[in-house]
Amino acid sequence: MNKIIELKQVYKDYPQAGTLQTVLHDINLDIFPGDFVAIVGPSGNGKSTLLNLLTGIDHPSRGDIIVNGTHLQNLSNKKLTAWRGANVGIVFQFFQLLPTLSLLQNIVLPMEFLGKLNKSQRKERGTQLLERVGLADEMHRLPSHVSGGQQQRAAIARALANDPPLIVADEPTGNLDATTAEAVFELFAHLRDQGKTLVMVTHNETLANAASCKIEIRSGRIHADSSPEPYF
Ligand SMILES: Nc1ncnc2c1ncn2[C@@H]1O[C@H](COP(=O)(O)OP(=O)(O)OP(=O)(O)O)[C@@H](O)[C@H]1O
Repeated sequence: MNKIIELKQVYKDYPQAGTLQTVLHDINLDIFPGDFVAIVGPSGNGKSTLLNLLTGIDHPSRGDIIVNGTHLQNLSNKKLTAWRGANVGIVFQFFQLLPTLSLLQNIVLPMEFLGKLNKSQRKERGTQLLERVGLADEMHRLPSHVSGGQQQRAAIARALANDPPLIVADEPTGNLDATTAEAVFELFAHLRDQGKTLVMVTHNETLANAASCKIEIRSGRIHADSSPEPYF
């Protein structure tokens, strides 16, 4: 089966205190379409760095990263931004919705950047996505006027705006209480059932165990014997 994410001998160094610190060492990783991968491990061990590399937000110091058939190292920053908009939906711990825009306007924005739908199509799709995550009644509210769980559901709708095959989430339930976290996680599981590939950093052991595969990062290395298998 074709891989949706392939990392080959990936290293990441950061300058720290006048030297280069290697925070990811020789990462080799294959993720298949439909996988639901949880990335776990202690704080400061390289999980977010790994996510940032496979979304092209950051660049590896060495090694190859191929996502959905594209070698990310071949793209300029401008092309990477456009590529990301079409191929990856990103969900953050602190939601990162634009505070002056309504939930619906937040969801419509990535569609505007992609430029494939006209205004009424964007509005219709945004409305449908917000309905899908249970926010039909809140769509015209500002992020600050809804709860954290509702903001995160809106952020998931935003990640789906351009129908990307891959959803990447960095501790998406880290700022939510246990019940709300479970509801948000259910939403991710549902997306996996619809054929999306999900890669999620989480500190929540229960949620990680519910993913189809768990990868543990320790001291910048893949620790456990936990290579993802094709889901379907
Ligand atoms: N832009 C940067 N410049 C320098 N060092 C960085 C940078 N980003 C991350 N680091 C360092 O890289 C290491 C790994 O950080 P990373 O954020 O990937 O860890 P993490 O496992 O996601 O941690 P947490 O669970 O606390 O979010 C840390 O030592 C961190 O200080």
